[in-house]
Amino acid sequence: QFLLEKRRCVFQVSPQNERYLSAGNVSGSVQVCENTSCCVGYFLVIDGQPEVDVLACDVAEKSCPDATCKTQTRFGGRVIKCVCNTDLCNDKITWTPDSEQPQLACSYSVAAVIVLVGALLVLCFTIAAARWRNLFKDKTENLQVVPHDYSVSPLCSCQQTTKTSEIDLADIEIQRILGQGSFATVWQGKYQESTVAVKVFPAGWKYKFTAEREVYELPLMKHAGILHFLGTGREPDAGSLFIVLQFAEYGSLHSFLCKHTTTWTLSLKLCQSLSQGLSYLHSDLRRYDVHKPPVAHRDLSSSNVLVRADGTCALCDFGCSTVLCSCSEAASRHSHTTNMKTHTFLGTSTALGLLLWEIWMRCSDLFEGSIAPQHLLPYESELGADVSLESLIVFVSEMDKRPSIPKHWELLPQGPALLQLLADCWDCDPEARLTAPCAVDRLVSLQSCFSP
Ligand SMILES: Nc1ncnc2c1ncn2[C@@H]1O[C@H](COP(=O)(O)OP(=O)(O)OP(=O)(O)O)[C@@H](O)[C@H]1O
Repeated sequence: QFLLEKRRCVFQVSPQNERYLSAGNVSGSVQVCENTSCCVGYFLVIDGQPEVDVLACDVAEKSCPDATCKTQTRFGGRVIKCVCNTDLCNDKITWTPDSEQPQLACSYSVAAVIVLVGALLVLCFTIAAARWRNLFKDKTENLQVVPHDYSVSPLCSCQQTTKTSEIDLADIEIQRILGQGSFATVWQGKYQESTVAVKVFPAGWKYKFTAEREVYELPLMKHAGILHFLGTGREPDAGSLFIVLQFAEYGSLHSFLCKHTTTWTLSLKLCQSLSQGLSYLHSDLRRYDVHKPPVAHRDLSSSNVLVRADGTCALCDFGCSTVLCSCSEAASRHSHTTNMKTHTFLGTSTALGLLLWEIWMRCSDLFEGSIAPQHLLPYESELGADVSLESLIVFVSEMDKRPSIPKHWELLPQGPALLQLLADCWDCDPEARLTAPCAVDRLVSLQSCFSP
């Protein structure tokens, strides 16, 4: 009798969080869980205080050993999550702003604390040493996310690269700083009569330089949606390494959208060129004996997309990308295509959806009668501006969050198709999400149906 009783959880979700509705029958503020005995609570920390965001039966968590709702912080302390396994346990949390760093209990002896700290230091040192060895050996960090039949570039004997000649720094006239990323400084310069961008990596970030160069040097990488690569070189004195790239007049998509609103036509141009670039990056191409393997960007955000003077987007910043290269027989490679897609491109459709949303939120034609709102990153108001793409994807898929869409879009002629496209990009079922080539097709039909 006891085993057949279903878990009851406190229920409170915003109307957008449909995913939690399907976890069980709701009656008032109580949900009777269908397939889980775990309750979950998500709280946003606002002005230092937790405010309920989601209380429901847990659709993701399979194990919840605690009877009371034990808190863990996420997203740099901006979100609190708790899971528990007793009826109506999920709205009671004990949390203080510093509870994520529990103090050692007073009953520990000083000696025990010293031994513990010492052991932790040795462990950290060993991990750090191993990590540095790996980083400088061959950046194998990406291997974890790649399905077993696919390997990251250096280990993949079948991978070809297009050898480009070294560029001498003396041939470039360096002009001004364009941007400062986490690993490199990007300068504007003149090279062979053209304006170029020169991305300079300090000697210590060689592995980042190598990772990015390897993607640009893959065969058949010339495509309008991918930033044009001109070559690489080394600064003789400082030992810095640099990559010479096409110059994008408007800089990053993020800074473009902060400064400019767009028309419907321009927004479509941005969206189409972006999804075409992504679709090409993901493609597995063979032309005669030349092979371009699929590449997963893995750091797709409006800071890593550039805008050219003609209003088209180009993908850049491939330092975190994974080159998926099968070294086995073609037949076996084929059988792993779905596996590869779901593992490595899982977040990409969501990231693409978020980018399309960012672009359309700055389209004046979608806000007729009023002005387009200031540019905001998706969830910037909830998570801050410096949130990582990984956290964003967890926020979307685990917490079932979606950026808010202006109500009046439903009434616009292009509204239903546009809303469907966004919903399909960030579908809560990863398998159902739109691939980049399908997004390209949808955008083409949006253009043919709804152009002035
Ligand atoms: N080809 C270019 N044309 C114009 N501006 C550019 C170009 N490349 C980079 N920038 C500017 O420099 C900034 C940093 O570049 P990039 O993202 O490649 O560096 P990073 O160190 O890899 O950054 P991240 O912190 O994203 O890893 C971009 O956001 C953009 O503003």
